[in-house]
Amino acid sequence: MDANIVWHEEAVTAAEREQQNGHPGFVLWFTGLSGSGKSTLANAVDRYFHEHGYQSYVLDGDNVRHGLNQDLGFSPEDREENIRRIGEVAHLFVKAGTIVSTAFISPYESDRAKARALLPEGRFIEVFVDCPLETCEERDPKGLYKKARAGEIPSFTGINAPYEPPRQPEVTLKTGEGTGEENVKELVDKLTPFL
Ligand SMILES: Nc1ncnc2c1ncn2[C@@H]1O[C@H](COP(=O)(O)OS(=O)(=O)O)[C@@H](OP(=O)(O)O)[C@H]1O
Ligand SMILES: Nc1ncnc2c1ncn2[C@@H]1O[C@H](COP(=O)(O)OP(=O)(O)O)[C@@H](O)[C@H]1O
Repeated sequence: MDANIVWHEEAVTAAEREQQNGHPGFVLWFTGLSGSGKSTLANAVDRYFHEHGYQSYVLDGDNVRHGLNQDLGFSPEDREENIRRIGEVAHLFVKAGTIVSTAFISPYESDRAKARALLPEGRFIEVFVDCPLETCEERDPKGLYKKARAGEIPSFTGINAPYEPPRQPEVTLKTGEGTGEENVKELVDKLTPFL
């Protein structure tokens, strides 16, 4: 960073915003394979928050890659930069007093740890969307696994690019069985201490 860039103190503090909103801001960091259910669950829990009067928003991998991160691909370096930017944006949302759900594969433990490190203790809740690769591949909602198996996508997570599962996520949702509704209820129950 340029040495001539000087931080300007914000007039309205995060604590004041949270007091006005009546709840804390925090990140729900969904991570998991493509097709595991990140977007479905992040949007469902966001719907729950919205209907119960919380300030909330979803940052979704596919959508953010249409705009802010449209310059990035799927090399390890680009994924790292993707997650670095999302970590920063999620941090801004938390400072604005919002509950932000991020739905990115975020395959590397080190990148998730850096995103976590930006937030105060307890404000980064890692949600492992735990679904067997075979089930994700059976679902294949966008036909991407089929393309990857056919050799048309060079570095597809789970097929020919790595996914490092979280070692100590705050929440693990098993999405290979049951319904998304059950997972959302389980998640909301686990979030009660944070709300
Ligand atoms: N090579 C490769 N590997 C994985 N995924 C791919 C790839 N190419 C395109 N897609 C589509 O991009 C979505 C993943 O983007 P993310 O930003 O979440 O990925 S990452 O966190 O940077 O790894 C992912 O969306 P989800 O299925 O919602 O996870 C895919 O639709
Ligand atoms: N328990 C579950 N949780 C979430 N999604 C599920 C579940 N069971 C089946 N699905 C289906 O799996 C697919 C997951 O897709 P999506 O949410 O886009 O995953 P991701 O964002 O991880 O790529 C959806 O078609 C969804 O309806």
